Amino acid sequence: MTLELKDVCYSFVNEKKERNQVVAGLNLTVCQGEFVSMIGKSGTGKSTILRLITGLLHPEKGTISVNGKSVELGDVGYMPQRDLLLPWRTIIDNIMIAGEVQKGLTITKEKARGWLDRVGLLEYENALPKELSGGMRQRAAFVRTLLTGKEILLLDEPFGALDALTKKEMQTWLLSIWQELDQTVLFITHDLEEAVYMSDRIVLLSSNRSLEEISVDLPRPRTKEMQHSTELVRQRQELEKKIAYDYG
Ligand SMILES: Nc1ncnc2c1ncn2[C@@H]1O[C@H](COP(=O)(O)OP(=O)(O)OP(=O)(O)O)[C@@H](O)[C@H]1O
Repeated sequence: MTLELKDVCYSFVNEKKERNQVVAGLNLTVCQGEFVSMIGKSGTGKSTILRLITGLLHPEKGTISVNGKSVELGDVGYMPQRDLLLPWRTIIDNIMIAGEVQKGLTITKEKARGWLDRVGLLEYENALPKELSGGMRQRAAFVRTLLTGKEILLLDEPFGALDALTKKEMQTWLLSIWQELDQTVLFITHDLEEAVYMSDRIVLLSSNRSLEEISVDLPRPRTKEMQHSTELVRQRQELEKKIAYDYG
């Protein structure tokens, strides 16, 4: 599935009717099976772009399409910044929720348990979210997004709140699943090393609403060792220099 944004514009309007143009003439294509990261300082519109793609917000101009068809609410899988697991539901009931709300989607308990097993959470199937660590909750939230069965996944800083070590484990884990399922991923992060390690391409958003695309020059599959490679560090430094203008 290929995701295409053409000349997309979006503004928020406050109570005083002042417009804040957050997205201005955005053009972006994410091809089938590609892993693309969006980076940029806070407020450059990354989360807004994801919400436009989900159909939760509507562009005031331009088009957003999946395989050439205008995108509609429910067409893509979306994992927001906070895990948003329902606190009163067990982990298994949380991850099976798409089967209750999505027309025509059946998620068997067997399938859900199989995924919990794969992410090391099977023994927590009947636990409540509060009984899990941050990393475990993120894994559960990710499985819930996967079980929606969507081929395009939008992930908004999924590892932002995790400690460095857990984060690195989760990165390798996500890459292995992405490789296996051949999904199209648009990923937001503030972590430049993470962006290089995970992505085929990085989209850098600037405060002036312009966009620069950078190809990542690391072979696939990415290995754990690459997380510390000189090549990764070199590419991270190049990115840092590029965004220094916007941060400076
Ligand atoms: N619901 C809203 N109402 C009004 N303004 C909003 C709303 N959501 C976002 N904004 C504004 O839109 C701009 C972009 O916000 P957005 O959350 O998309 O940025 P971001 O790049 O994802 O930031 P961060 O990296 O901090 O998550 C900001 O100026 C923000 O204040």
